[in-house]
Amino acid sequence: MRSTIAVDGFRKLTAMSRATVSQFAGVRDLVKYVPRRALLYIPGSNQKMLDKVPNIKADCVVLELEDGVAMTSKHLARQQVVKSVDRLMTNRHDLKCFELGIRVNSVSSGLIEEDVTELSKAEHLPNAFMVPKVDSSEELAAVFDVFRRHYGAKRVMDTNTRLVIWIESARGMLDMPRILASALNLHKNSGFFKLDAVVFGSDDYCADIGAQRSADGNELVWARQRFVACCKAFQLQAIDAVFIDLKDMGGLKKYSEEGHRWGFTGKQVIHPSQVEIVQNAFMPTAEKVEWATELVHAFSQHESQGKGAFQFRGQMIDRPLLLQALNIVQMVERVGQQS
Ligand SMILES: CC(C)(COP(=O)(O)OP(=O)(O)OC[C@H]1O[C@@H](n2cnc3c(N)ncnc32)[C@H](O)[C@@H]1OP(=O)(O)O)[C@@H](O)C(=O)NCCC(=O)NCCSC(=O)C[C@H](O)C(=O)O
Ligand SMILES: [Mg+2]
Repeated sequence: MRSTIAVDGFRKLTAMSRATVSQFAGVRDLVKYVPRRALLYIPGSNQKMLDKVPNIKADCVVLELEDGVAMTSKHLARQQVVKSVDRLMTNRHDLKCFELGIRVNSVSSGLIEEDVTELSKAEHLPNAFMVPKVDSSEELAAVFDVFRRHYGAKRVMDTNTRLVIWIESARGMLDMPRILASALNLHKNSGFFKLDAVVFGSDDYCADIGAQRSADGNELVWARQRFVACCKAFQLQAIDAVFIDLKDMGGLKKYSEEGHRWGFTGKQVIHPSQVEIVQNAFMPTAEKVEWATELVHAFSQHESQGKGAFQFRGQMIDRPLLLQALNIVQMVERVGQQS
């Protein structure tokens, strides 16, 4: 299996690299790197699915209050999610995922206030709060405000809760640089909710621009490529479109591998059967892991001799290549520790 090869490859090289990589902790926050190859939704209204969470091996599990929950079940979903987050976070070391998040409803839905009122009654916070349909920086300010009012800044700050947002409209897509910059500034000023990843809400985006989903996915090419560029400009993880055809595993693999090649860090999944295919697609190959580990080592040696650029396996290497290599090493290190 592709991922196993990559992890094994990494393990052989890890002793040499770990000390070397840690020298670059200032370049990337190595401690907090969260793999999000597969981000799985669990509708909060479905208790049977919520009960499966402890054994789910998706990198990121999203307890869903938004579009996966019918309008008539919002109240039930909030109550079940409150109980689940307490149960799951009490035994967080038994969880198989790297991140447990809760996706609330959007600011524009008018439901977020009630969501956060209920969620703040839980004793525990999730690892991340997740906010869909962010269309403007003003909406983000409203998100910080509602959480600050119900939780108190100290409570959110003390738990180091992360923020993940969804871009799902033409307006959001065009304003992405401003939205992402203001999320990072809001964190700087408030001390809580560090934005860590951005998710492309492709189905809502298609609805917003009036596009129809097709088998070749051409209608999303521009948006997906712009999305990745904007995320990466702010050093944020980019999570690719959901693949809704549950029976088409070949198609899922193809789009996952394409997303990985295009720079996405992971993909949304809606069913447990999609998790492993997506995780494998977003895992670097053994050759890539070896390249990254040796590059990081070589960079360290050259930097200590005062050289910022140098030749490595016939390629010119400088800082951007170091960052790419660190992405790979951090991802495999976390996945290797978990497996
Ligand atoms: C799509 C589903 C409704 C299908 O559910 P179901 O009909 O029950 O499927 P199966 O019979 O194949 O299920 C087999 C077993 O697996 C469990 N299961 C299924 N899905 C999940 C899940 N997501 N989490 C946990 N467990 C799951 C079933 O319970 C069965 O268990 P058992 O009976 O014990 O064998 C369902 O998969 C589902 O609801 N998925 C999530 C849907 C959702 O949340 N959608 C909203 C998010 S997507 C989105 O918003 C994208 C973005 O914002 C955009 O705009 O693009
Ligand atoms: Mg959506």
